[in-house]
Amino acid sequence: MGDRVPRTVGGRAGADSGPAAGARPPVITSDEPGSFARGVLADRHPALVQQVRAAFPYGRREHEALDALLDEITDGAVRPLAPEDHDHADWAAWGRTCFGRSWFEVPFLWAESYFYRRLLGAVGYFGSLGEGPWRGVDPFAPFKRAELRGDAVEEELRALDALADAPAAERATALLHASLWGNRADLGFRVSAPERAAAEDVVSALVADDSASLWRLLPVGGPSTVAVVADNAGRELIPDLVLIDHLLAHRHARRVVLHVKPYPYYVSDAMTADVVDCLRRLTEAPGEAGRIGGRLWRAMGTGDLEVRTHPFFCAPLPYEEMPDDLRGEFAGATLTVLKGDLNYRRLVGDRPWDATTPFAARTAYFPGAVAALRTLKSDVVVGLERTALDTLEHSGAAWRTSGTHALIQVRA
Ligand SMILES: O=P(O)(O)OC[C@@]1(O)O[C@H](CO)[C@@H](O)[C@@H]1O
Repeated sequence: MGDRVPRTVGGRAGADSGPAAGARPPVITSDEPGSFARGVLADRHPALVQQVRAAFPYGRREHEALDALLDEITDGAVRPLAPEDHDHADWAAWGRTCFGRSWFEVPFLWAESYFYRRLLGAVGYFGSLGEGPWRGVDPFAPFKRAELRGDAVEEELRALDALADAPAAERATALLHASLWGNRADLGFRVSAPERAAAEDVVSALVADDSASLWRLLPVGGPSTVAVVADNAGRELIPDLVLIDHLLAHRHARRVVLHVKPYPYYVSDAMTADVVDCLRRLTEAPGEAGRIGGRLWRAMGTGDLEVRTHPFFCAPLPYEEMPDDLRGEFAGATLTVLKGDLNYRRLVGDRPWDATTPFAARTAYFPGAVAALRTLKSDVVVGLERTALDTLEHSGAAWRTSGTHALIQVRA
């Protein structure tokens, strides 16, 4: 995959070199008992292996590979890819400091990313030597499909009818919030924490809200191109697409580029096939949802909406290390909107920052204006006011990881 993805930075995944490394706290690892990161590796990943195994009539070879992966991620040391794997050279560089060590000791973000790569390998997603019956079969597709057909999506689509005649500003705010909170519907998040998923009933709160700056960057009738870096398919991508339709239809953007993953990742992350499934779901719906679907379908045809992908989106690296072609892409956008928790961790760096570190300082390297829309599902957060932080810390709630809180942060 990776001539366009930096390889030379592999060492940094495990070390702390690089520009302005001096003042940075160390990257998060998963070795601290009771930590969020440890729970993901110790509970979520093994549970996911079993869910994927149960979702397909895999053959003996795939079952054996899944058994081996399960052993490795629970008790073993991180093993490299086979030399014949198409992306062996990339991962050899990125994992230089990680192979042979415990999965729990290496950087959390690297371990998660590599786990998904290995899971795909175990179920034959990349085929062997370009062949193989399971090549290209998304192991997470059954979960994504079930969600798209579920009652929650049905209800959310129906709710669009009530919004159709709302004043533009009210509609804009509602759709921005729908896209933001759609990020809570993350299937990976539900694998080992159904009680957290039930937190949907909990009163939710924004810990930072720069939405006024976001709209200021996109005046009606301007020549804006908006890049949206998608996160999850289904219940998140549908409101993302509805928001994109609003940006185009109300002339906040002349063009939108939607960036998706090149292969299945973090369970429910969106790929091109998921965009197509969501567009179909919209176009087949009655009322306003169907009209939105029709407009988006046509926008794809005219180029007003374009879907793109890049290998970097599945690389275990922070955005600070993005390759030049992607940097150029984002530099050409009026605003880049990064959806979700993982994109946030990659944007600000997967480190236990002081939460009052300014968002603008952490994202100063980003080529152009950037907005993060994210529900909080991991420990990393920056850009909070001291008083807000103190209130959250004193609340006793798991506000950083439970998905009950969210943020809209913008660096113009
Ligand atoms: O990027 P997303 O879909 O919002 O969240 C990804 C996520 O579920 O995965 C990680 C744990 O596996 C956490 O960072 C986060 O909770």
